Amino acid sequence: MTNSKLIAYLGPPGTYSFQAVTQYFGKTPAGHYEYVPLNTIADCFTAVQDGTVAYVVVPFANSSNGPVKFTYDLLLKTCPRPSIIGDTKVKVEHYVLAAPTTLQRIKQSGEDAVRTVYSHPQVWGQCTRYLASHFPNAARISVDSTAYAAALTANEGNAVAIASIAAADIANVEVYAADVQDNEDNYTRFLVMEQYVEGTERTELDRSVDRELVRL
Ligand SMILES: O=C(O)C(=O)C[C@]1(C(=O)O)C=C[C@@H](O)C=C1
Repeated sequence: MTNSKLIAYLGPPGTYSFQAVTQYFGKTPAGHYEYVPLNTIADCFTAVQDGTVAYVVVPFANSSNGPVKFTYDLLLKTCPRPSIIGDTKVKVEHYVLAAPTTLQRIKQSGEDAVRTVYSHPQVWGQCTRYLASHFPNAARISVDSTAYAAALTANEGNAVAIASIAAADIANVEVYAADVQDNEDNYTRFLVMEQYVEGTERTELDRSVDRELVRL
């Protein structure tokens, strides 16, 4: 049975998915709903499909680097596919975040002091120019979300994360650089989904998403 009081998103708080969920449902959701952060996009699909949550919000496509591969794959292989009941576009402004000790090291020895850059895999293709000119030799480590990336840098002395400004506050790390995305107009479109109920007719939005999946 569906737990009608939970709305899931890719957490922890501070992700762009969190921005999307609050943009769509409000800072505090109406009707005693609660937000629940999940660790991966796959977890979001499982939770809505098995009825653990009423709704999920997942990233679908980005204006700079196109489809969010995890979501496309899951939309294609989840059977029955959840119903898409809405969508919302979030302006994605990326920041370079780091612990104060890392910033100190950069000040002393330059940007070569940064050995690792953490972020969500979808982000690399949105910040190609900045990464190539500032951290060409650092290892890029892909993790489950940008906010998790920010949290990882808190206890490291030579790592930065690419994440949102909200993630900086939550992870208690500092901003090294702002607006590092290639395009000023960088947007990600998110889908709002609920469990598919056998026999219900697919909406026009549902069908338009299917057409986009087929186009790939
Ligand atoms: O890691 C996050 O903050 C997410 O919400 C995921 C995600 C994505 O998968 O596209 C969402 C928006 C941005 O394009 C980058 C990352």
